[in-house]
Amino acid sequence: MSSSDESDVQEVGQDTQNEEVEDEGPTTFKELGVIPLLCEACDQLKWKTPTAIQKQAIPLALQGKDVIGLAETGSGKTCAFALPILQELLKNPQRLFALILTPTRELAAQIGEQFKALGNSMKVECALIVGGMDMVTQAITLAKKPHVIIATPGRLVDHLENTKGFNLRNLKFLVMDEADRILNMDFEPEVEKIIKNIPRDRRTLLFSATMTKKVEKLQKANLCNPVLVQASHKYKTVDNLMQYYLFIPAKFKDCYLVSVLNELVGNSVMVFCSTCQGALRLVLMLRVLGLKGVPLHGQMSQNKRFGALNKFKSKTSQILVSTDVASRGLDIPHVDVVINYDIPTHSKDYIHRVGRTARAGRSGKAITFVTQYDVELYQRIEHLIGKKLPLFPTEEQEVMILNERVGEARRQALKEQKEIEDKKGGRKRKHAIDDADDTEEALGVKKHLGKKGFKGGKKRRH
Ligand SMILES: Nc1ncnc2c1ncn2[C@@H]1O[C@H](COP(=O)(O)OP(=O)(O)OP(=O)(O)O)[C@@H](O)[C@H]1O
Repeated sequence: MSSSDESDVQEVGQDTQNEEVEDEGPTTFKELGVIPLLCEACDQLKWKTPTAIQKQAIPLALQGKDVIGLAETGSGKTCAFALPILQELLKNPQRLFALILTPTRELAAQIGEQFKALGNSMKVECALIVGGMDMVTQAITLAKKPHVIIATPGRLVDHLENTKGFNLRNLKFLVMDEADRILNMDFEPEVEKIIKNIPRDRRTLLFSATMTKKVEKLQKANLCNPVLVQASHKYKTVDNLMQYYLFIPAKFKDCYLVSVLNELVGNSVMVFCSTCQGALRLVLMLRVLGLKGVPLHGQMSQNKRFGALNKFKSKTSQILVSTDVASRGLDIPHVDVVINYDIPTHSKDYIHRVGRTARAGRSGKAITFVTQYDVELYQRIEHLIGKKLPLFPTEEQEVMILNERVGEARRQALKEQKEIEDKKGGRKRKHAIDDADDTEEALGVKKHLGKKGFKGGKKRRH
């Protein structure tokens, strides 16, 4: 979706009100109208002051308004919708009270954790209804009628259509987190079905760091006199994020990646690729070179996806190589650096990807590889974020010294990738990729590590 194909979000519906936000001094959650029980929960999470988006959105949601919340990555949007929902739930206890739609399974799990943390003392029951997990187990969970459902759209529709006795006819709250993504064409049929299956008389909250400006798309969410709150200038990346680009010939991308990662040893790094195969190839190549990473992409089984993410979260692995499945919403505070190995095709994805670092006031760094083929896409990104980025400093001669070694590792990785796929033979290629994801043993990588371990380079702290 290019920025040019959209009208302005502030034009949404004649009745949309626009709350321009000034972040005015310290306010407490209590001053926002949050009840003591939930203020205590915030206190336990060490949240002393509400963030700008929380200051704006929480009172409006508590007044019963539909809200469109637009605020930069890592600014606490989850709490901005979770607190009003929990407070209303406490006031009017009811099963199947709220539905949170998110585009990815990992994000759903993370939101579930935040609901549990905030609603711990009120014993809120949450259910995670996401693809890649057992339908029957989920049906049993739904039969117990949880208070809050956090779902990916496809799997929820599956249950609405096939799980006997399950319906959302009394739902009170609908949230679309990463709303522009949910309202995107990819989820169109699912969202249509969901909207048809929930009451018109409900409250709707849309949140994202980037919002669709298309009136028709927003109308799909069926909002009622929504108030738009913007806690920062549109599409602003956070101030404490240092952003760079690196202009390099496409054929030396791997070489530069290895060089940059060597400099970053000791940091937690997310590397973004455009394809599942690409992500796997990079992980295999990096492992040959002694740089241990885990992949995360849509062709892995859900258990392996969660497994890879947990390894990265627990710092067992310091490099996560992923597709855009990890670009939105994931809150991993210790991410120091984001590398766009492949430039994002949709410029808004840039904002979400680099937003995986420099969260909640921390600092971070983002480096975007730009090849001779990516110049136009890169210019669109600069236009969207409204600034020109500096060049990431590298020593070309030093990088090129790695070329031969990296080329050998790349060949080895491609061979292993092919071997894995061939070995699986009759099985679908998709599963072959899945099986290969994060099991070092299966890859025969350890032997390469032993023989040709390749680490070192200067340490650059961030
Ligand atoms: N009031 C607060 N004070 C301090 N930290 C907070 C506060 N509210 C939320 N946080 C923390 O900020 C981090 C980011 O929050 P969250 O994941 O909700 O961001 P987000 O705005 O949804 O980001 P994204 O656009 O990337 O999805 C989390 O670790 C959360 O615990």
